[in-house]
Amino acid sequence: MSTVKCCEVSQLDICHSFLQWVSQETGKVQTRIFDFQMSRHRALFLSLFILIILVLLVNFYFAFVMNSNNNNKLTSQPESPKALFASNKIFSSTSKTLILLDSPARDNDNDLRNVRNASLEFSMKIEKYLQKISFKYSKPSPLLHSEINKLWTYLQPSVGVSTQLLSVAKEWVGARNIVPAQVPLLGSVLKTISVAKIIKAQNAPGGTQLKLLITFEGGQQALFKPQWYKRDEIIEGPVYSGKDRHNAEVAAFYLALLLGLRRVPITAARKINLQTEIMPVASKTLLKTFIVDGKNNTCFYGTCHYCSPSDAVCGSKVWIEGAVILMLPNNVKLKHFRSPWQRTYKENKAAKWEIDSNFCETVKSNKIYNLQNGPRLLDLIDAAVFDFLIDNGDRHHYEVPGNVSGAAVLFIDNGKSFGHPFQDHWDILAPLYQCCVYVCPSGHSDYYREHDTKMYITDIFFLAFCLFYLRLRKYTWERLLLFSGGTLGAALEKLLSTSFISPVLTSFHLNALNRRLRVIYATAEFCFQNFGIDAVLIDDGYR
Ligand SMILES: Nc1ncnc2c1ncn2[C@@H]1O[C@H](COP(=O)(O)OP(=O)(O)OP(=O)(O)O)[C@@H](O)[C@H]1O
Ligand SMILES: [Mn+2]
Repeated sequence: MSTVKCCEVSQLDICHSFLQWVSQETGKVQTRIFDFQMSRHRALFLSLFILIILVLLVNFYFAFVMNSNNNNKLTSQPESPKALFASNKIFSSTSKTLILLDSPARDNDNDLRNVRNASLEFSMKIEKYLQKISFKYSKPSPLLHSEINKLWTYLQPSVGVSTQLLSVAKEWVGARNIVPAQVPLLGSVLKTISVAKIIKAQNAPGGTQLKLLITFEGGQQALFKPQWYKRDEIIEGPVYSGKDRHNAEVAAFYLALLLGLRRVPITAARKINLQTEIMPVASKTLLKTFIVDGKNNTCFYGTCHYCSPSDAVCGSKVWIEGAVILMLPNNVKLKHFRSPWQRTYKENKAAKWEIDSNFCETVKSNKIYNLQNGPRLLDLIDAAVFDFLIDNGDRHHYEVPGNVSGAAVLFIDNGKSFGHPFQDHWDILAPLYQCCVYVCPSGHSDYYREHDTKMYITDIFFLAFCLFYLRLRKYTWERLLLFSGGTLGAALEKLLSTSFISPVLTSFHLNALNRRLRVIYATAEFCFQNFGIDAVLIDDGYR
């Protein structure tokens, strides 16, 4: 108003141009302020937009990687333990491959915690992959023949029998292998074990089963596990049923050679004359347990947890077949560990690993199983693969050479293997499938994996963290691939033909190996397709 007044009073033109100038300047200032505000907002919007695009891109990328195979979407709804169990019953009876559960179905809800859900859940997922791998993995490897021929040559005695060879074999034992990869003297060592003079026989200390500790001329010691069963006898009941199978100990040694897991003590088959080779050199306590049965067969029952006069093992007249397992040298002090995947050995009580799918997390929280601290967890996964093939569900403890870094889990005691050629216990593979899954501390990332396909932004961060977990040793995997196309049984048969108690396994057991290997392939596929092969396979520098 004052400006208008000014204009009315005098110098209208000046006043007018002054007014014009003022309004122009004000406009300019306003425009500048407006421009400045606009550019700030624009920048803000732009950065927000870029951020969202970035997040979406990363999100899509992970969702794509994690979910690359839409056909393999996992169960969309969580199922109650009861439902899972019921479906398994149908599934077991319709499937060619049996999944055995130690625990029977129960109506009482209070007992549901004892149903082996964790193993069951995985088994059902793996079954889907099993159906799809019929063509994949069906081609025999071109490398197979040369590998079998090489091992077969090693198994031929190349020099004469001598107990000095047993001292040579002692030198083979290292932190990670009991037998080296190149081992031309192996056949001669095995031959020596099968014929060397026994100078002492006693009850073997340790363990619960009947076995003898024998000493050869020259001082080398070995365990003798006698034959209890005929080759074609089928052991019914839970996976750990029955007595030790001597042929299983022999077969496990040869299979370990094939798989490059040379961690089984050197084992040869031997027929022993109880009256001339054992009784004259037996300790007093052992000798007391020798008897002759009604058919004039020489028998003995020894002293051990399960030993009793009513349960003696008998030869055919004086001859008894058995597995001779060379003792590791005295300087190898074994360290004894309880297996995290130990069974309860009670049908109505499940172990934690049988009910908790996240069990591997619990295992990894123990520092000896941390991948950064050494090969132990991957060794247990190797053991699971090996045990699944031989159907050994009895690895309640394991041993490693002490005082050496990076020492391997040894596969000592394979006596409870090869019990039932028509059953597969998928839960023996638990260390493999429980430790390769995407299980993260947040829990809800796991929920994504279990229940559907949606991916949450927060998952990206957890995923990045979780990717450091999963694993199967690359070397083991490559070795398993050598036997694609159903060739494992025949390969083992060829090596076992060199044994002194051939045939060591019936064709049913040999065929079971091919079937079980397919389950391992399917389990690995389950891991690969969920996380990508590079995330699952690991070269930790050990083999
Ligand atoms: N080749 C070997 N070299 C050194 N020690 C061995 C060898 N074989 C077995 N042992 C030792 O003897 C123990 C008993 O052997 P093994 O496990 O074969 O017997 P077992 O009666 O079947 O045992 P368990 O009842 O615990 O299953 C092993 O835990 C190990 O400490
Ligand atoms: Mn045992």
